[in-house]
Amino acid sequence: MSAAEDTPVARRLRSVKQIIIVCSGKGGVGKSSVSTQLALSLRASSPTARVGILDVDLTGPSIPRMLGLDGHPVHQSSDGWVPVYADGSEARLACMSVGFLLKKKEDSVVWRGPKKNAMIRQFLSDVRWGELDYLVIDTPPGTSDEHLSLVEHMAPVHDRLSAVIVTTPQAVALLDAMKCLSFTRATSIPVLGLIENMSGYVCPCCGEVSNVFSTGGGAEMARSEGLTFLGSLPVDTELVTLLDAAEAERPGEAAALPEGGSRRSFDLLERYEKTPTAPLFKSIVDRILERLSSGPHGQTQLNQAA
Ligand SMILES: Nc1ncnc2c1ncn2[C@@H]1O[C@H](COP(=O)(O)OP(=O)(O)OP(=O)(O)O)[C@@H](O)[C@H]1O
Ligand code: SF4
Repeated sequence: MSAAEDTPVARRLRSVKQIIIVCSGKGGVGKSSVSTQLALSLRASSPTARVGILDVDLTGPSIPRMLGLDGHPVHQSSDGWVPVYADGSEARLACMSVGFLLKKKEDSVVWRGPKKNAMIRQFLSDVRWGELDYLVIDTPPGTSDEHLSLVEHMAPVHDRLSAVIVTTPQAVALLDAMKCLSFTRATSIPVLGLIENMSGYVCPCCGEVSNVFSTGGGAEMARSEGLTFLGSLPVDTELVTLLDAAEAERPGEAAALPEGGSRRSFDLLERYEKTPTAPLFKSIVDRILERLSSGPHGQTQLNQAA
């Protein structure tokens, strides 16, 4: 590593094998849900997989809620911030978000670019992730200050960086996804593929799929842009119930947990694996692992989490 590459971020992320940025051109398309599902599915891909999820959606952090970690305190150790573990003592699903630093979850972050940039640098250089097979990064919608800061600070680890683009089938979302694609091209971040979310609605009674919006736009965009189409995810009411049902920690319970551990333990992963979307997401993750192993950067050993 040259002196220029030996930055605090490079040193901190030295033991992280793969960094996957999840982005979308448009807000509300389900990017945070997809980031959460990606982290859970990667964690489920092998009993020994170690996964981190970093939420840099500074103005709308939703990962703590989706992982049932709302209101969890972040501990500062002599070696940096300790991430919050969504799987308790297993400590193989680590999370960090600005949401943990807000006094109340309703509080919002109203910061200018330089302060956001400093926060992102601190997230990348100060969190004690330890060894990770995958670090998933949830970003704000569009291509904002946060994206530019991420790319700038992660320049020394660029060879381990890739992106997943999330869209919905509507034309306006696809148009915005194209802007996101332009950003990844301008910054030379390899795109692992595109996911079309909220693609049809599966009736919980009879399983009939209704295409509320048009469908297939994501696959068509992937084809015309030479991207891998990773798959479609329907509107899944069970998933919403799971991810939107933030459960407050019971008083006194945190004290019985290991440092950074959460009450939900592996209950979350087990419940996630029972949702209708989980098997579909497993196929998406299989494609992602295949892409990583054949390598946008020529990596070979990256899906060997087991
Ligand atoms: N496949 C899905 N089925 C059902 N609901 C979904 C699905 N994907 C996302 N949602 C729901 O849609 C809402 C918005 O999702 P999410 O917060 O993930 O979007 P986002 O793109 O990250 O939003 P933002 O632009 O605010 O960052 C959430 O309530 C989430 O539970
Ligand atoms: S798809 Fe069939 S079962 Fe489902 S809500 Fe519609 S009519 Fe009822």
